[in-house]
Amino acid sequence: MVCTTQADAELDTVSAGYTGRPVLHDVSVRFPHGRITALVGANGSGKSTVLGVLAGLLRPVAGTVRAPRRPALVAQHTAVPTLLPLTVRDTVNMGRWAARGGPWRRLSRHDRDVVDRCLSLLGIGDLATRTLSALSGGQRQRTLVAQALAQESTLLLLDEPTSALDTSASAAILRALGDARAEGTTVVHATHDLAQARQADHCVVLRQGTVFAAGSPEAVLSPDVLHAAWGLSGPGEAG
Ligand SMILES: Nc1ncnc2c1ncn2[C@@H]1O[C@H](COP(=O)(O)OP(=O)(O)OP(=O)(O)O)[C@@H](O)[C@H]1O
Repeated sequence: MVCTTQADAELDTVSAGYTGRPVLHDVSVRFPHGRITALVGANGSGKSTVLGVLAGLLRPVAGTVRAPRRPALVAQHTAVPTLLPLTVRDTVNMGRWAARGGPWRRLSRHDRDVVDRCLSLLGIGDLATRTLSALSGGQRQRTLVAQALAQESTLLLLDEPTSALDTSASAAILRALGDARAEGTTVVHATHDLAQARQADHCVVLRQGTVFAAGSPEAVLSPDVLHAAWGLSGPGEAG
């Protein structure tokens, strides 16, 4: 992966997938620096795969990825094991370890301040001593977002971060993403919530592993595009 700073994250003619299952086909797309991009598309269209490629977890079989080093990724909450005997604070502390490149140094005063701020931003300060296994799905999800924010990465990737959350928890996460953007972080989140996607600065619509549309939410989330992107008809044919 090539490291760039103060630049858009970008996939350039990327093809990627899993053993025996190609998913992304020749995908070229930009994620504007310091902006929030919503990634939308039907189930299986490739949103998580795009995030995995941007995060450096999936190596493309072709093409180039340009993204900052050490992006922070919040996976779908169902993908996270809860049997580890970690507290909420331990989990968010791990975000600081990631930021510092390893767990071998004691957390500094600054690290602890960052962790406290992230716990507070997500409204989970009172849960700090609870273990992950004793949390609801939504509380766990907020913890994982707090962990990602604690990394202070310049690229924040989130896979359906509000899917299990009530309205106020969703609002807390969206506020936190807005704060991250205000600090210059590039945010990319996959979502099925079109109202949330409309609040983003930029929107990318995937269809069957290709970029179907990209641009401002107003331009991209038109009824025609949505109709076509969900496979009901081809571009320009929906009506
Ligand atoms: N680990 C894996 N191994 C093999 N195939 C996978 C794996 N993960 C996903 N796939 C397949 O890759 C394709 C794209 O999946 P992906 O998770 O990227 O889609 P998505 O748009 O995020 O879907 P959803 O909205 O359901 O979360 C699907 O056909 C899926 O079955």
